[in-house]
Amino acid sequence: MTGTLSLALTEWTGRQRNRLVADPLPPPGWRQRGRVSHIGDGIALISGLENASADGMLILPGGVPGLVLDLDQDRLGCLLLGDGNAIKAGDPVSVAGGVLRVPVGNGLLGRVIDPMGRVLDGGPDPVPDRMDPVERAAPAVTDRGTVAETMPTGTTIIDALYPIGRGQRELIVGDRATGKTSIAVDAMLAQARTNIVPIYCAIGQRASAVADVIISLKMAGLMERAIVVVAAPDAAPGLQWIAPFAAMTMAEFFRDTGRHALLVLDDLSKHAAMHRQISLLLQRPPGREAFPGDIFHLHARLLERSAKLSPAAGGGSLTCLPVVETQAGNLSAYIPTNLISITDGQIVLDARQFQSGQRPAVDVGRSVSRVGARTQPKVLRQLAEQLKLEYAQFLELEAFTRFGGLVDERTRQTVERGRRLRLLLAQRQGRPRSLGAEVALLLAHDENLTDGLDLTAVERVRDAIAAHVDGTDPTDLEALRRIIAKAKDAAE
Ligand SMILES: Nc1ncnc2c1ncn2[C@@H]1O[C@H](COP(=O)(O)OP(=O)(O)OP(=O)(O)O)[C@@H](O)[C@H]1O
Repeated sequence: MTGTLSLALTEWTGRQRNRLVADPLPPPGWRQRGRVSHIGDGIALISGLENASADGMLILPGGVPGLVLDLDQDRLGCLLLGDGNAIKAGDPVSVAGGVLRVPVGNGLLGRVIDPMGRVLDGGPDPVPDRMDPVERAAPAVTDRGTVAETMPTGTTIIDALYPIGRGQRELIVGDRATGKTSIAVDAMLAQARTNIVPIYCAIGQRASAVADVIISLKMAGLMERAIVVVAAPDAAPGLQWIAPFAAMTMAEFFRDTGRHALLVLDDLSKHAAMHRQISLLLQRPPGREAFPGDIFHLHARLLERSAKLSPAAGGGSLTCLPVVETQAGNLSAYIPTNLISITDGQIVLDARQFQSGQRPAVDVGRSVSRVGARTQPKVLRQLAEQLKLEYAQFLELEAFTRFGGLVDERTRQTVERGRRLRLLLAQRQGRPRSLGAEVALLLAHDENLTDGLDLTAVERVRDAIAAHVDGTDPTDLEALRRIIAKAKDAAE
């Protein structure tokens, strides 16, 4: 382990300090060294160690760090945070003391690292500002401020219907390959226009998928002020387990220094599965869907750390977009329901819409943003006010008219207008829109400016508007109308 990456094992958390103060000193003769009694699957069971504490650090042969997860009377359960292949039963183990810490600071910007802060991009070791504990308490209620500033995602349907504020936790949920990562990555790319630091945490994701995210960040010129934390599927289970906590600690540095961070956790289903695997290996009793009972608490205490701080506490913010995968659209499975109840809203992606080519495939009926509405820019709010209802009515009517038969003129017009709206809201991945472009598209819909165009021409107008608006003042509706008219002339 290099200097910058080594664990800072000398300090104690408040919890351990309290324990130390509350407990009598260990009697003389307590054994400082134990032995590995069982090892495998990233877990070690240790016997004979008497002075270890929960969440404390151990050192195993070869300098492999271990995190104590279980304290039993006659054994400890420890998670390996490195390669344990060379370790065997009977090997000695010692208490390192302190808790697990990871590097944080500006030196991490622009880097691809593992959850312990070890470089994965071939560059020199990052120079951190300090080492912070992976497990930290969420900000106290008195230190929290109101979520009052917008955090644009660049995805029009989200910014219009489910606006997200700085400090909010918004879940992205959907079946496999329904565009979850694309929405989260676009939200990071949209920060090219803000001062928010994007942090992407990949948990058990394919290397090619992570490479795509890094390329997108580089192409948007954002990589030098972003951090990518990767726990690969073949990394030690312990690294995948600590990944979201480590990334949260790295993001908190920006929140606590009065700045703003956006953390994407991709994804917590894989993290939950890893927690289940580790818990079963540690012989903890399984509960619903074989997950241990503490999974809710684990994710709640993680996501509670995402917050907007009060001006007195520096005014920084940490917005979090956790991603979770569903099976067959089942939102009531254990992990998705848990996360839905922990977060401040969810963007639900619909597999059927995605397959029919409607992208992003946001399910308008089941998505919600509970705290972001008040942060929505006024100009967008005015145009989006009736949009959700109108879109939902259109989807219902469209399904009805699909069966054929006669429809009255008013229904026909509603369906026609809805089809245009759907096209205006459609968006290719990797092209987050500016606020001006989003306002222009909603304005075009609101004032029926695409009437008379066939649907393919509407798509051309949409792309021309999005391309030409950048930089235009979003509140200058006259200027936006002129751009729309030009785009329309070109499309005809
Ligand atoms: N708006 C979009 N326009 C066009 N293609 C898209 C869009 N969003 C996603 N895709 C494509 O759909 C595929 C799946 O997208 P993505 O990886 O974001 O989904 P996911 O739900 O995160 O997948 P997984 O469950 O595998 O993590 C990718 O090939 C991506 O390029």
